[in-house]
Amino acid sequence: MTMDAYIADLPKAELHLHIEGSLEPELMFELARRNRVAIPFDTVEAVRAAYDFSNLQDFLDIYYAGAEVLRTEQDFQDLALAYFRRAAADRVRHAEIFFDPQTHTDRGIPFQVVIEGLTSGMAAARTELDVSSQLILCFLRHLDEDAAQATLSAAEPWLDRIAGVGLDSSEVGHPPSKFQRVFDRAGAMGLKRVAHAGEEGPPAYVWEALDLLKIDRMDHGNRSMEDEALIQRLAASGMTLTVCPLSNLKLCVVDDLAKHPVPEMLRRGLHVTLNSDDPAYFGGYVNDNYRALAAAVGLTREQVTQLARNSFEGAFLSPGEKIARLAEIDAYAAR
Ligand SMILES: Nc1ncnc2[nH]cnc12
Ligand SMILES: [Zn+2]
Repeated sequence: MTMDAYIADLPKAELHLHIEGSLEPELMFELARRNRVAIPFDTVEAVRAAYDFSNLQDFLDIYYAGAEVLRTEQDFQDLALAYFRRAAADRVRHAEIFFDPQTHTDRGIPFQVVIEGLTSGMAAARTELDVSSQLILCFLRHLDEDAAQATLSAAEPWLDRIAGVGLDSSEVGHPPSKFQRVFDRAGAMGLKRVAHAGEEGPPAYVWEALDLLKIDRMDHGNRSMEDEALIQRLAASGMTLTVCPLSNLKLCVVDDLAKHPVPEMLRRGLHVTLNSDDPAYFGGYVNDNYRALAAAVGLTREQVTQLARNSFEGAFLSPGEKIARLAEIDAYAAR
């Protein structure tokens, strides 16, 4: 069996996926028509041609503009279900999806509309596709601490539908320390904590995410590899890293996939997982990330299997659910 064929049906979890980043141009046009929202493009091809980024901020500007078409509960449900259908085709068995409530509430869409729509899509994924999922509420780090606190308060009536909080958007200039108090509060509410760190920001931001935000999992973490003590800390603590190879390439975090840090991370004993981040914008879903990285750096079948195992080990699943999903991998690898 070829590596691509092996990856295609390998059971896996996706742990770093921004649901707004799964908005394909076709659905963007459909929602624009349905909601009578003007978009600054004439064709789906023109949208895709605009997805040429030289850094994170370049991408974020166009990504927040794209989210303008999302207005109703039905829109959020359609968005989520479209992602889960595509993920199920990549043999994703479980997904932990980020959403950015401030992107929507700041333009007048009630928190309730967003969460009801997304959780309807998640319920349909469970019954129609046998894909389980959880929701992670991300604070936009370019906004201030008070706005994050208000967002956490808005989420309080729906805490039973939210597994954790995260931190995303423009990293440099917005260190984790800015959000220490709101992460403390989220922890006291029983929520898991994750944060984007070391995507563009320095290793000092990764230390802050660990020591000040007390994260349970780290998103990206690429620049941790510049700091030997940090590598040792991450390895010794068994921290899961949700790494996104095609995102890193599109946002110029790496200039060549062949130089991606995943092989070195694995060699150093880090618990790496592969994920798509914003698949509609970066040209690939999770299996595209596995395939592209495997081809570029020459991953072995054992390494690919390890990456999939790490995705279930690092998920916010119960021990019983992890055992069941890991057994699916073992059965698949032994065929
Ligand atoms: N890769 C990323 N980094 C930071 N914020 C994001 N929001 C969506 N994708 C992101
Ligand atoms: Zn991300």
